[in-house]
Amino acid sequence: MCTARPGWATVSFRQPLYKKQMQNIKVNLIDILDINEAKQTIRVEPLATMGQITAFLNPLGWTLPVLPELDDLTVGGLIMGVGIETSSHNFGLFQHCCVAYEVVLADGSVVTCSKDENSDLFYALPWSYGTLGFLVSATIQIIPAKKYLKMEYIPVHSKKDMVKVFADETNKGEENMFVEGLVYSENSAVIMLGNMTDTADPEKINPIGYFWKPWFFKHVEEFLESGSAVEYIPLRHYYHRHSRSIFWEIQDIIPFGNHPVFRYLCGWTVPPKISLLKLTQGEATKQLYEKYQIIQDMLVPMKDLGDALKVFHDEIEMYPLWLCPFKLFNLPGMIHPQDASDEMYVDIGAYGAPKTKQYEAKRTTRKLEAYVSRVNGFQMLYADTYMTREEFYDMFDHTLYNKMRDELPFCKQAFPEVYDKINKKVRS
Ligand SMILES: Cc1cc2nc3c(=O)[nH]c(=O)nc-3n(C[C@H](O)[C@H](O)[C@H](O)COP(=O)(O)OP(=O)(O)OC[C@H]3O[C@@H](n4cnc5c(N)ncnc54)[C@H](O)[C@@H]3O)c2cc1C
Ligand SMILES: NC(=O)C1=CN([C@@H]2O[C@H](COP(=O)(O)OP(=O)(O)OC[C@H]3O[C@@H](n4cnc5c(N)ncnc54)[C@H](OP(=O)(O)O)[C@@H]3O)[C@@H](O)[C@H]2O)C=CC1
Ligand SMILES: CC(C)=CCC[C@@H](C)[C@H]1CC[C@@]2(C)C3=C(CC[C@]12C)[C@@]1(C)CC[C@H](O)C(C)(C)[C@@H]1CC3
Repeated sequence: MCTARPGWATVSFRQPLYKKQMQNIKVNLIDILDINEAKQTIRVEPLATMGQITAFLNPLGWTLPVLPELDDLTVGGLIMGVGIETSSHNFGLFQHCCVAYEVVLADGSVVTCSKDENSDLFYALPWSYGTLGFLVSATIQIIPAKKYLKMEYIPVHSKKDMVKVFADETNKGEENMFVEGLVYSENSAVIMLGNMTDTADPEKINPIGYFWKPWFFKHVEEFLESGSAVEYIPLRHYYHRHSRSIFWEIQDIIPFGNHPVFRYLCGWTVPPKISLLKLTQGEATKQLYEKYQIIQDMLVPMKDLGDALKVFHDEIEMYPLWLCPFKLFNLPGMIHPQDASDEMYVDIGAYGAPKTKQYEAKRTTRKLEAYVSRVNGFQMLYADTYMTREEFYDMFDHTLYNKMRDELPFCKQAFPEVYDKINKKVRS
């Protein structure tokens, strides 16, 4: 069994072919159920999207601690897969902000789990890609929101500074609520530090989300020339800062999209919905993307960041790269740190056309995967993975997951293994 959500609707790179072979179960649950301000939690159904949740929560003065930035990402997808945002160095991944899940198991029973109740299931669900049961609701922690984000842009012009400033600012913990890096070349990057505030210098308010505003990654690039600066960004504009330019993928889809004439006249017509692009793209576009584009997020320990950037440069030489720190808590489940304590990691996101001559999708991705696995890192699985089953078991700890599959009634008969939903052969 799998959910009946059509492949084109998902914010993943490929269409899942397995949906044609498996029994499709409709889980059309789209609503925000309730908010408990005393307990600081919100209960939502799995198809509630990030855009829908910020629109609901922010006006009430609340927000999610980790709010992945593309509007169409769903709660179900982010829990059963993974969700990350620039506040993850304090709060962990999306799953770490969840307090309880309500799941329908293969035998039809409904189970609630949390860290104190059915805790094995609670820790086994993230990264299980819908192979333990169907999520029907999630209770998520909420935190107070403020009107603006005070954003400090720090340009750096050497690899050493890039790694040092990024790691140092991340390690300051709650002093920086949000930390993000955009790497523009081997030796240049802009590190961004954000903190929420209710008061702002009116001259420095920049509502970056309006359709006539430059794409966010282009705006940030300007600070490399103009030097450090501070801006106040309305909170919701910050959260969805990469939505309008789909990170930087839009420049390959609408190359003139950042031209002021286009922005002022037609800016309101973009971005195209990712689901519309997926639904309408033909076989030729699909193959071109496979051959000429890399779309990968690799999660590596912070201590290996300098080394990892070199590997990315040698293999793909593609910029901008997205840097997003996150704390990996020492908890049971598919991913955990190597030692018995929490560890700081960083997500390196590469989206675009590689510049190296030797780039070849499968060979290069396999090299990156092998490197990431060697340093006890992880690959995000919405993207193409070329790992073999054994390599996949090496990267992700299946101990708790296998235990749950043995224990839960009819689980093994009803659901495939994670690998059988994410490997390249079952996605087109
Ligand atoms: C991603 C996404 C998010 C949405 N978020 C919201 C939201 O926050 N609030 C909201 O009111 N609507 C939401 N909708 C649903 C959309 O607004 C409904 O299609 C609309 O409410 C239908 O109104 P209608 O008068 O055409 O009624 P009909 O389509 O005739 O629907 C009748 C009833 O069924 C419910 N319904 C419609 N579609 C679905 C569905 N797919 N699953 C479960 N129940 C459904 C409606 O809410 C209504 O009560 C969302 C839809 C999607 C795809
Ligand atoms: N900043 C970030 O964190 C970003 C994250 N992403 C990635 O995008 C993906 C999320 O995209 P989205 O479109 O929301 O989700 P998807 O529809 O792609 O779902 C992802 C997985 O979760 C499973 N799943 C979803 N809902 C349920 C449910 N109710 N019960 C059981 N299993 C469920 C799906 O199972 P099935 O196949 O059966 O439908 C699928 O295997 C994640 O993998 C995430 O890592 C992408 C961009 C940014
Ligand atoms: C952890 C983080 C921040 C991940 C961000 C990943 C995004 C950059 C990815 C997620 C979905 C994604 C793979 C997608 C595409 C670009 C990169 C996206 C947006 C596009 C739009 C590229 C063009 C393609 O023809 C097609 C439409 C299939 C995909 C759809 C998904």
